[in-house]
Amino acid sequence: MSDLRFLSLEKLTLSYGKNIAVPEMDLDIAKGELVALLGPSGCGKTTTMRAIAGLMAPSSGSIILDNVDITRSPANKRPVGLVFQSYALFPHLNVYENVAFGLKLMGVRGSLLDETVKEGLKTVGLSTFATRKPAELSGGQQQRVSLARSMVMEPKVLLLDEPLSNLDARLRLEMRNELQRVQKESGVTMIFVTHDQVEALAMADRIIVMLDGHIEQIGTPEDIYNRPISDFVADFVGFENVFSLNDGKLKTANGMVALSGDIPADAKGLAWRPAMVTLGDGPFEGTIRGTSFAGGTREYLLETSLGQIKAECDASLPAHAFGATLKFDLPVARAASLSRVGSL
Ligand SMILES: Nc1ncnc2c1ncn2[C@@H]1O[C@H](COP(=O)(O)OP(=O)(O)OP(=O)(O)O)[C@@H](O)[C@H]1O
Repeated sequence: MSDLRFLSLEKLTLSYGKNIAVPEMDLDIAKGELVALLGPSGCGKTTTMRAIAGLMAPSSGSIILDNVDITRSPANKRPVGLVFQSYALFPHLNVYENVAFGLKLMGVRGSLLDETVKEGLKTVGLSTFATRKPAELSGGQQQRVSLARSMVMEPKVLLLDEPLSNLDARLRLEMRNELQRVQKESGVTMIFVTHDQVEALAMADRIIVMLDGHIEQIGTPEDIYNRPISDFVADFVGFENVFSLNDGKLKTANGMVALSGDIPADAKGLAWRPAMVTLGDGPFEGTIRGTSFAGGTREYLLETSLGQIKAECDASLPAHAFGATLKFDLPVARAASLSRVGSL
């Protein structure tokens, strides 16, 4: 075993009756990694987590954790923790008792129990909240209790299913940092599910992008953000102008269009973020059909012979009027080169 294959899914197939939700997934997760499972609704994120947690039996394949085959181990015998989006705290128990609950079930008693619970509360910054009931806590604090409750069990892997989705925007940012801090300080291997690319990019060491039950791309946030390999990933992470290539030409709504610049030989498509489109100059022309101001930038929706193009420029530049015509370019040198297209 190497620490790079601390958790391995080997040809894991997960089905609901006759419907295969995840076919033959292979995945290796390293010890101490913070990994995001990212993808749209229905792509199989929760199903994968449930299988790792032991809440559903795979139809075939194996799950290996720290050199032990846990494929058929019952959920309560797996060294795997689970934090849900609904915090699932016991309302009648206070914070201390909620965190102590699982430890007590394991037979931990006395000063060891007390020290472990206090340490868990300290880890998530809730030492002074021990005697409060869940109803007397904010959503973020309840999520921290839920995290502490899992962490004190010292799981080898901690799974978090949409951990931040019930929190408002400000708390979500706070909890992002908090989760990252707890993960880095404890070194526990964590996998969290999200459909929010910003959250995945901000928190994860590595992102697994899923689509229709399979892994579309695995990479660091930088890889995924800057070097999406497919039209689906490009679109998902904000490349709003995505095109297939045919014979080195862009396939557009109005036929094939040649671009100047060297297109990589193996590229099957090209994609540009709005900010990568050159505005005010270039061989193409578009009519402004929408503008939106986003603080530092202003985005234009252009109707063009290539179809709709989204372009962005510095908001400090004078605004162009709705209906005005603008020249633009799609510079090949700035585009992300896609090695797979067809999923959009
Ligand atoms: N209990 C179930 N019975 C039958 N099919 C299911 C069941 N749960 C999920 N599925 C199907 O399995 C596939 C994967 O679902 P899953 O819940 O894993 O997706 P997800 O990526 O977690 O989505 P979401 O972000 O909406 O939670 C979907 O096609 C879904 O319809």
